Amino acid sequence: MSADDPQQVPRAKGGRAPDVFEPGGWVPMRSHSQDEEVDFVIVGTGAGGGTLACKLAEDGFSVVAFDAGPYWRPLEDFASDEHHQSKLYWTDERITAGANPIKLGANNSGRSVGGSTVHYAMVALRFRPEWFKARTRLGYGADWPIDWQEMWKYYTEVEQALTISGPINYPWGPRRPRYPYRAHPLNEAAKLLARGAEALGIDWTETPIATLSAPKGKAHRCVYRGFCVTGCSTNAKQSVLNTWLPRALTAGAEIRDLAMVGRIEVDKAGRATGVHYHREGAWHFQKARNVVVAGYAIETPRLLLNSACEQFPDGLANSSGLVGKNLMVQLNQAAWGQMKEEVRSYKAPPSLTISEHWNYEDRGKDYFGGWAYMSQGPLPITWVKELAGQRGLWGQRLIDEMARSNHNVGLKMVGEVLPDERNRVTLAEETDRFGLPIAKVEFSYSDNDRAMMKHALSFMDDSLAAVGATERWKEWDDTCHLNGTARMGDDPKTSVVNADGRSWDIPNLWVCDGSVFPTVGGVNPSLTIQAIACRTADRIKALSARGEL
Ligand SMILES: Cc1cc2nc3c(=O)[nH]c(=O)nc-3n(C[C@H](O)[C@H](O)[C@H](O)COP(=O)(O)OP(=O)(O)OC[C@H]3O[C@@H](n4cnc5c(N)ncnc54)[C@H](O)[C@@H]3O)c2cc1C
Repeated sequence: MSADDPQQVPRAKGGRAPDVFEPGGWVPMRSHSQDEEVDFVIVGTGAGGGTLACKLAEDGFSVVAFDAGPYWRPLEDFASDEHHQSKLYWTDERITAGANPIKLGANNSGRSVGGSTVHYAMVALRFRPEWFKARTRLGYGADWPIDWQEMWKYYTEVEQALTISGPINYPWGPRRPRYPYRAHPLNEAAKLLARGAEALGIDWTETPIATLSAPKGKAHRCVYRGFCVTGCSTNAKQSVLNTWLPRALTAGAEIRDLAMVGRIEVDKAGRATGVHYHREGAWHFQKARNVVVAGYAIETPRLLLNSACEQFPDGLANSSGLVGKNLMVQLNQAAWGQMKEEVRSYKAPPSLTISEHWNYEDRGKDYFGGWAYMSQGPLPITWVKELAGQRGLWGQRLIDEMARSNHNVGLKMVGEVLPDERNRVTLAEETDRFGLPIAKVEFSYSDNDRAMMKHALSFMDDSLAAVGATERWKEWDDTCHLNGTARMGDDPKTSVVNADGRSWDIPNLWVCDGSVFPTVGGVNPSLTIQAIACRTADRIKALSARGEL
């Protein structure tokens, strides 16, 4: 794995797909020699890395973005088959530990150009403003080094770029500009959430969602097949793959797919010089003036820790000792029931209505933090696994339950878990096929998490009861959306990077993904990750203009 490795050959074209679909046509990809010291190498092309690659390239920087996963062409490569589409998930071995080891794979991280957004559920929500100062304003967690007013501007930029379909007036939080596209029509599952919320006297609305409710360029509107979380094969889904990345290529960025970065090189002066990556059976080295890590909340700390060297024996950017610590999941518990009439909840995107009531209402809680809940639409394999795994159904009972699954209705929460240093990512002794130590992921619920779960499950169950659902049951054990293992802050002693995502220890090493979250809030994170990436790009441009890069 050295820069002098005789096997390294500059590639004429990066990736299996040297060009990529975009609504307006096909764009050729530029390629860079490995000996060219590019301005930015970015590790990971998901919500954080893909967005940043686009913005930096549009600002005129030379960019090579690496991803361990393939560059899919959804129209050709995706099938309406849950099993087949598991090719989108990061399923390499990891060790999970703690009192409540978390399930990894489908529900947590992707391995594709476009990252986890290729199979995400497209829910596009802004943080509650107070969460950016959670410690000062709400008394828990940590303050972010960024203000909500600044983030509001970047949220708007992302909503426009993703052509979010959403309601005319969003009921919670400060006013926001109108969503670019109208909301989608509601399916039966979404209407049942709405009826239940009204019966309980709280607000609901159409979920702002990143799939097209009307055509955009050559892209068709959503056709409501419901295969969103297995990768949308029609390109109606607005993922990083078909929004930011075509723009990135147009602006001259190179995406090098199927390339696993194993180590960041640092010189004697303590500056990053590039990355070692494995591609087509050999290790190669790409020179860079700056390195950005954007590999998701597990792979980001893993890479920083695996890059330990003489100058930084505890891993890169780790003088605070916080790399890998404060891992936050989100609570993803659900309430289910049976309706007399058919619901067919899998028709259309899974979450078409939402209530953020308990994100904005602090009264009546015996815990800190917020949660939202949404309508659900599990596909058959996901549903059969829930019934077998969570309810222990098997044999004829399982067959009978599946036979009436068209009557099933469910509500799922996205709930805020507080940062806790004991929840963390470290390196295991075991290694992967590249010889790299794998990640060990430890997680345990706190009393605060359990109190929130209890409240949310009881409230969602009441909502189902209010619409006449019978045979109701609660799914107690599910988590989603990992964040927080390289937190941003104002103080090098208590954070890994500053507000710009720049590491305190190595000035040309940056982090730009969900790892930088100091707290996680009660909404799905991808809009915030992309907004932070847009802000990071603006800050880099400003720093560069002042000669401070
Ligand atoms: C099933 C599912 C549904 C979801 N639904 C929603 C939703 O509705 N709304 C929402 O806001 N969020 C949702 N999310 C979460 C959202 O997708 C993630 O929070 C977000 O994509 C994380 O962004 P990221 O940049 O941190 O990482 P990712 O988007 O996961 O990107 C990381 C990329 O880095 C690559 N990588 C990692 N390590 C290396 C390495 N060493 N070398 C090369 N490449 C590397 C990976 O292959 C991956 O492609 C969902 C996630 C899943 C899994």
